[in-house]
Amino acid sequence: MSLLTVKENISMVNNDTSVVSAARRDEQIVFDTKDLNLWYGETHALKDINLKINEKEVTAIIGPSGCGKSTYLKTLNRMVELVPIVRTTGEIMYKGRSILDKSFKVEDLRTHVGMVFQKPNPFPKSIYDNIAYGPRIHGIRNKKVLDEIVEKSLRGAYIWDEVKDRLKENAYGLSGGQQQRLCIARTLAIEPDVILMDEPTSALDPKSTLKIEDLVQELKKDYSIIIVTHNMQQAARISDRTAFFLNGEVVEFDKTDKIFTKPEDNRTEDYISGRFG
Ligand SMILES: Nc1ncnc2c1ncn2[C@@H]1O[C@H](COP(=O)(O)OP(=O)(O)OP(=O)(O)O)[C@@H](O)[C@H]1O
Repeated sequence: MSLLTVKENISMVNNDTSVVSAARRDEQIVFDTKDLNLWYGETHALKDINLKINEKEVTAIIGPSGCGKSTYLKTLNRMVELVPIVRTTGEIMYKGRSILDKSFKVEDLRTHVGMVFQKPNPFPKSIYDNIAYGPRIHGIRNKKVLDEIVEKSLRGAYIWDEVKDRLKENAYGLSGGQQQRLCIARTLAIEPDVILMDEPTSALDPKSTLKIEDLVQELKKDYSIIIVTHNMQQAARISDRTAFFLNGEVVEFDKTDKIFTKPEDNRTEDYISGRFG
């Protein structure tokens, strides 16, 4: 059912509370993954994935090495297509639109879905130009508008005060933790709905890690965040829901409190208590 149809239904059948509440539930889902399978050549990396990701929540994806976490994340902005041997079946709906359908232009998708990687990867440019890069590609040339976007994005990523007097300096001169917040600011500059984060703190020291974790908590007020992490304390600290992946399957997906206190599946319990992985 498309979002428009959902909204129409709300106004048409607002005397039927069950339909209204079902429609409201649908509106809160940003990604709806249905029976997703993915192969790299012969390797069956994702198996029958069914996940509904809520808007404006932090969703953590945990699981042992090689279980398909990054692959799943990279299907959500279609980065996985860069691997020529990839084949997928099933469906991923982004707010009611099928993203695997080639009529959904990948450039369009990536204006809605930004990504932050494991290692900070600023461009070899000034701090200012790193942030202005995306907006310029989208045709924004007005200096005043760009200045505003740069400041807003850097403030949004809690790094403005540290860099406001050195915007023309090369981004490589920043510390690792600052570079990662700069990369988050660069993502914010394109005003996405969703931010994908692939182990964003694994290359950072504990202090920078905490800053990013605090930032994620702030960002979820405005964005839907999906974060792959090996750090279970981190998943427990910052996420609302957690999906536990194992051998390409989702073993369990639930509220984070539940996953970490009363998991349904023994394999989840074994993993979070450190018995494997
Ligand atoms: N480009 C690729 N070509 C072929 N196989 C791949 C490719 N990328 C990943 N795979 C395989 O797909 C499976 C899932 O890998 P993926 O990187 O998604 O796991 P992961 O859970 O993110 O692992 P890690 O925690 O180590 O990063 C693995 O068997 C991996 O070897």
